[in-house]
Amino acid sequence: MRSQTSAQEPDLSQLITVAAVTKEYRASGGGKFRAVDQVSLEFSRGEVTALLGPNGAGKTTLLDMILGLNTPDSGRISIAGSTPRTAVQQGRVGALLQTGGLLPDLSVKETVQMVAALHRRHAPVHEVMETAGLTEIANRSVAKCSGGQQQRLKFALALLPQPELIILDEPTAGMDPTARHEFWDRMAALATGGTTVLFATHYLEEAEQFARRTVLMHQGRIIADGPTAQIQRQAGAAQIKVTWAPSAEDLAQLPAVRSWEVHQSGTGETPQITFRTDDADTLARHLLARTPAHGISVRPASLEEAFMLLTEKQDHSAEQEVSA
Ligand SMILES: Nc1ncnc2c1ncn2[C@@H]1O[C@H](COP(=O)(O)OP(=O)(O)OP(=O)(O)O)[C@@H](O)[C@H]1O
Repeated sequence: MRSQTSAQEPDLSQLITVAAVTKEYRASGGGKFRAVDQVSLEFSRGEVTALLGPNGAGKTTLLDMILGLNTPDSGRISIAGSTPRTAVQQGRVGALLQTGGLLPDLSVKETVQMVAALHRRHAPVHEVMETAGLTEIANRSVAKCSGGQQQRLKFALALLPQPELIILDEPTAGMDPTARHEFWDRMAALATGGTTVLFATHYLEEAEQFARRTVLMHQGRIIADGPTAQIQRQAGAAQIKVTWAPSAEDLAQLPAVRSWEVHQSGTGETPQITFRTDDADTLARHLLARTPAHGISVRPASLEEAFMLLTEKQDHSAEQEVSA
């Protein structure tokens, strides 16, 4: 995991440095709730990173702090050696956020022109409209745009300052699969041109297809960070289903099993067993070669299961650290 835990001089080879950042909110019961917990991350120039995590993981809170919209309670964030606010004012950062409305009565083009007028320097309006795929709907009123078209419009606004860093919070929300695909094609072209991209998503597929690096967040903490393919292997949880009636001794000898569930369909029938494993290859090989188990099927874990597995590992190692 790339991390930095001590306060140091800014490292200018890194575009973004997040050092031991914590953010708490007031909980409804009166206490405090830690939405981001001691997060340390560094992002290099030109890197494309997916910030992946379930609802409430703290992704938006972290992105908002990187954008200077929210201030950490402790820790430090810098963008190219400046504070987030300064970097945003300098036009180094563009953002497409979940929040932030558009004016419904303006047309698509009028919206881009209006926001362009707010920037001291900006990309040509027709260019960002083309990049965001808005040329065809330039005269449509914002009120008549679909959710996906509005996202594209917000994307165009984010591109106006010609930022070196672009931050996207669930950018494809409300888009159908075709629009999603087109959106990522456009983003890939930007990244190829050297723009640093950091995006939050719930979708493992988006991380897999687009980001070289994935940061997995859960309950305010970073639980995995690395090349996306490696994270997937690390989260390589799977379920293996077989028909088999093992003895307790058979079960004790199985490798890489985390848990199992027996499904007895009828009296006298061989039961079906579902195993949860984090090494499906090893377990499947053992079941086929050394046991009479048959009718084997392997299903990759859902994203939630992968999260659970990684979280359990994290909790387990934390417990070991405490007891050591
Ligand atoms: N202004 C706020 N006041 C109180 N609690 C908040 C506030 N903003 C966020 N939270 C809480 O902090 C936690 C993290 O929220 P955050 O929006 O950062 O997560 P997220 O990973 O972006 O979730 P989602 O994927 O649903 O957008 C959640 O439990 C949320 O309810």
